[in-house]
Amino acid sequence: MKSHSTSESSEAYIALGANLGDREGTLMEAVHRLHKHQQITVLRGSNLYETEPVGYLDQPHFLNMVVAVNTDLDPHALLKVMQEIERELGRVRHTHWGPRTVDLDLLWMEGMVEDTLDLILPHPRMEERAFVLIPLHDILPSEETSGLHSVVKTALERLDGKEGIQLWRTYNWQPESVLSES
Ligand SMILES: Nc1ncnc2c1ncn2[C@@H]1O[C@H](COP(=O)(O)OP(=O)(O)OP(=O)(O)O)[C@@H](O)[C@H]1O
Ligand SMILES: Nc1nc2c(c(=O)[nH]1)N=C(CO)CN2
Repeated sequence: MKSHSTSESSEAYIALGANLGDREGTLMEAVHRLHKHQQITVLRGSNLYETEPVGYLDQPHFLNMVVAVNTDLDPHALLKVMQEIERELGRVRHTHWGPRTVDLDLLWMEGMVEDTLDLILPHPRMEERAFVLIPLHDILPSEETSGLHSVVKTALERLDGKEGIQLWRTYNWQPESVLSES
């Protein structure tokens, strides 16, 4: 049983990206590890998209996805868990915005605004990245509860289009199947 109760917990959105090795396997393992954490429940997972690299162009295509989680961790503690998962999965990265085994970015967390050296929330580059907005849009709740809907909708309208973003695999998060494997 997870220890957190819904009254104290917050919803958060995490973007995942990988462009080295077994990209799909690594993303699935990262989602699995988030969900296995005692204080994190993965609620929803987006489809997987194959995306052209943004920023540093001379690198392989990425697979990108976004998950929604529920957690009673504070944002800094959640980021630490995410960075631990990156390390465990052997993140290799030599170039800023360059290739990596797996990258986890904390996009947004209910009611949280942060501007510290190690954490900025909402994620400062989220609104300009189609590889984040398109999977994020997949898993927004159908009703606007938080303001995130309008941020994502406005940002998607501002984008030039969905070039460079291809649906790679439809994905339906099944927590039971993950739990029964562990
Ligand atoms: N919302 C956030 N999510 C993840 N990391 C963040 C966030 N805000 C600040 N950081 C800090 O950013 C630092 C660099 O992160 P990282 O190496 O993943 O950057 P990057 O993936 O190369 O680029 P980008 O930040 O543009 O995605 C991390 O050490 C982390 O402390
Ligand atoms: N398509 C794509 N491009 C990127 C990505 C990413 O996840 N997908 N991550 C980056 C640094 O966070 C830089 N560029």
